Amino acid sequence: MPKFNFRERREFGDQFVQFLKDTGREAVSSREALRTIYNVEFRTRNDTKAPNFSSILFTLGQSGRAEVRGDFVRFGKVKKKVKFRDQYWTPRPEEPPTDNQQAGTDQPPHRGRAKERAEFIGGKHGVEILSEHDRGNGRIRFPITPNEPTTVSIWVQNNGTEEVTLLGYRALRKQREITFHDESKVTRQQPRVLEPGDSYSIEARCLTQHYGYYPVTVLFEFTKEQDGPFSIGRFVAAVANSRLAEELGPTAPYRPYQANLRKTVTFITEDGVPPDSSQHPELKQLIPLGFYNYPQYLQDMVNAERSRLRKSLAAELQFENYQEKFQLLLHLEELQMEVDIRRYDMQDVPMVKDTQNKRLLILEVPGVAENRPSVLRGDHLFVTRSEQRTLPQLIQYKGYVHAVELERVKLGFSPNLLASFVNNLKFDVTFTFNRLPLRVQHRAVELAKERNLGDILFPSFSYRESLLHEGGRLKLFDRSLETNQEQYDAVQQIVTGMSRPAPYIIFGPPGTGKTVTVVEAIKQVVTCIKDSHVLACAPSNSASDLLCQRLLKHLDKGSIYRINASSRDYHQVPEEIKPCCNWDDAQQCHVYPSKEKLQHYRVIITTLVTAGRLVTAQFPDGHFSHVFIDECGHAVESECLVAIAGILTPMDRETNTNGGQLVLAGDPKQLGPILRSPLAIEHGLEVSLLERLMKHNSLYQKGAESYDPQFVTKLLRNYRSHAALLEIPNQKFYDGELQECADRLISYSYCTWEELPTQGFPIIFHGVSGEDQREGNSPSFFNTLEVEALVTYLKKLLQSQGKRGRSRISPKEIGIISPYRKQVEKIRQAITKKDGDLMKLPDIKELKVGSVEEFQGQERRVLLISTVRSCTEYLSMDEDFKLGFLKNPKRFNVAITRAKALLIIVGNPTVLSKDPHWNTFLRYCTAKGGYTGCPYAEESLEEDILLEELSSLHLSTQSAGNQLGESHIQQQVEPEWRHEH
Ligand SMILES: Nc1ncnc2c1ncn2[C@@H]1O[C@H](COP(=O)(O)OP(=O)(O)OP(=O)(O)O)[C@@H](O)[C@H]1O
Repeated sequence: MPKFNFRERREFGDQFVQFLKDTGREAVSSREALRTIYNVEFRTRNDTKAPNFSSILFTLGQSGRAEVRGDFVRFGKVKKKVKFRDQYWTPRPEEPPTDNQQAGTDQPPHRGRAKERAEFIGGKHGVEILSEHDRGNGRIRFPITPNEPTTVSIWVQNNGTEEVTLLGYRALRKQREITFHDESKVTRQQPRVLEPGDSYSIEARCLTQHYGYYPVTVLFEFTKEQDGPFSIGRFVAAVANSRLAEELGPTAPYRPYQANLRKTVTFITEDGVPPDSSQHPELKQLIPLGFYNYPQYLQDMVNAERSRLRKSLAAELQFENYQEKFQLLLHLEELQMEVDIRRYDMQDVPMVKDTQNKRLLILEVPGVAENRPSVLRGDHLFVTRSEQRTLPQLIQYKGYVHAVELERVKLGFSPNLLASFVNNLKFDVTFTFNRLPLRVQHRAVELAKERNLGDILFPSFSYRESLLHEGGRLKLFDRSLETNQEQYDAVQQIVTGMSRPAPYIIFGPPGTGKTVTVVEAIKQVVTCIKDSHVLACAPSNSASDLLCQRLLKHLDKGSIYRINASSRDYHQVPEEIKPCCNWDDAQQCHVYPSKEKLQHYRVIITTLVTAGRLVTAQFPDGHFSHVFIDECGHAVESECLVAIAGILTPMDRETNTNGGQLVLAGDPKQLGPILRSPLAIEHGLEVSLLERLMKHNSLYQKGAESYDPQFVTKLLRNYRSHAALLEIPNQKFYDGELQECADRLISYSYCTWEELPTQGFPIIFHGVSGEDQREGNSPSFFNTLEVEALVTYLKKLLQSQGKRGRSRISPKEIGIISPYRKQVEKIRQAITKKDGDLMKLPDIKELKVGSVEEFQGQERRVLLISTVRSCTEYLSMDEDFKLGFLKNPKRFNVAITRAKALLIIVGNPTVLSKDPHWNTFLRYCTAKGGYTGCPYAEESLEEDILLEELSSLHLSTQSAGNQLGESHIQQQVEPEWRHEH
């Protein structure tokens, strides 16, 4: 039987539809009738082999050429339905269903695994394993209390008609807390015969000092006269939960959201009313901004032709394929964004009229305050009436966001909807994302080619021409930089412009003064280079504001202009920079002054995406002589390019002698860009411009001794943390070159804290044998026992104030990082709503709890990390994907480098030790006496034995997130929506 690929099946499908038309039967809509026509007439009409009916129907459905609902099939003029495929989900699209499977119903991806498990736990030859604590699916789970011995019985019962022999039972992994006992001490040498109807009791005894979750997989082994040996497995777990952990437990059983992803979306839309846009902007739009929609075939390729797609992505990035490659990667990213945004959709939510403005409706959106989903003024969403959900045709009302207030948004809908609206009418809500950031990136890569930016993006030389007289020494505004030779040299190099047309790079570990150096260099450029005009950018508003704040210290207010996107909430702009922002009090909105006015400013500061507005305005060639990008490692290359292509003209000895200087600052070892598409990540979109240059361009490589100071400066003095906190990141990421230069009054302030396992070593690694759980339809994990441990430390920190000469620590000096959104939510709940002592503290809300991403660039005197993932049953099978994004070295680096004086990690040492970075850190803490909590000893031999055991049972030991139906949310990140323009 020949195998047909997607395209061939689609062609056969098209031919069949044509065949129906030609024979006057295009109106036939019964699947069975169509199957008969296909098999009896179409398939046999010539000698050509054709695919089976179900597979062509499936393929036509996938390609949007047919709609299949139960027995009903519609070809041709079906209203277009779009099916977005999660790029993390691989349903073996090249294998369509066989004739007896239902076309269009995708098979769950982990059938094989479920079968394996059923085999492992299933009763055999009439033998069953029973317990009063049976939780189904092979699980036996019972509660315990620390320091109180507990015994539960497990019964081996022979319900068969013949005798069987119990040869023994054993735990597949050693567990200190649970031991098993039986009266006859059954072993292979001393087996126990079970007659039909017999049952035999085995006791599980548990004693522990700590709260925790103690799982053990037990194998019961038997033999039977004619059938030979067989075994039955059980997953036994003892759970000691605190009251807080119980209270924070799952509120609803976990229902994976994966199935919903395949929901179809209709596009019959009634437009709404957008907010007033900022009057008539003076800044003319001269370079058009296209839409850059992805071509439809790309979606088909993601769905069904991944290998072909991978081939076209495999080419190495060069200037020649720059535009083509980036545009494809950006399209893939957008396709995954379309999938991911669906998880925020809401059903049956009421809206009410805005009492202040009757033309607006108010919708509560929990999570909007933290950009999940991201909703900004000017964005839109769609709503449909909940009661009409089952109708074949639905009207979607497009609602424009007029305002975002905490957890609610005010929306402008069509007058039609308002006319029939009554308060609390219920709607289903579909969110969308703003395409502007994608569009400006598409245009930027196009312009890169048009403007011939090869010498900036793929630099290979420098003209070595200086803009300053030789020998002159700069007079720095920030004198502290004079004590740091690298910082001083970097400023000097940038001002002389000797790297041009190649960019200049400042990189270095956290807290080494990169931003300070960038700011000083900008001030010097403005002071020393006549007619210079600087564009200073960063990926986020907060980092751009920081540049502005620091520049204002020495530069004249009138020479600096901070341009905010019109969607930015003015209340979030720091007071001190408001005087140089583009806010117009009279119009009550951000404005874009004319190009002529903007040309007067020496420094313009924007986010990278908003720099696209300047590109649209088309400034004269060479107007901007310098572009500085801070936190460059955190942006996608095409995002950085928005602030370069159409802004900066490469240096030219005749036409652009004083300009063309690009300066990039960042740390390639800290978090890279936030991305969603695994295909785009796999093919390079995650590599920032800074990282690409440093990894692949010879000008930026380390020589025998050091980097070439003409192109790159590495900053090495850390002004943030205690030396003990820097030790591992220094070893792992910074070649041991990082030097401790922090103010010891702060960095040593917790060295004598009474809770430290070892005085003088300000790190606590607190082992918790917890359980990771999920609830409702959220794919995110949480671990309530880790919350319990965190709360205990927080109380000690916030209540043991002023002892041993330490000054009182306030909640805002403490941060808690957890990689999982659900855990962040549970920790917040515990602190602000559940724990009586903590919630009483007046300023407890200032204690920041967030993801690693939210802490990038931030620091706290005390930092706690909850790693969440813990052991479950098949440990060895799961561990690869279980660690998920904790395994990402950049995330590890950012997480452990935020603390100034004290770092507390709460996590499962067995799980963490599986990752080389965490393992090194764990060993380091253990060696220095910083480990406490649940007993932990490294396993190695035992692990190998376990793997052998499992393979002898024919249970696959390969981990495969996708096979297990895990979504990327666990494997990668739970990325926030980039919401700043
Ligand atoms: N030469 C110096 N002398 C004293 N303090 C300094 C010096 N350089 C920087 N600092 C201080 O170190 C702190 C960190 O500086 P900065 O924010 O510029 O670091 P960074 O490298 O950009 O950090 P991150 O990677 O976390 O963004 C600031 O408080 C800054 O004032």
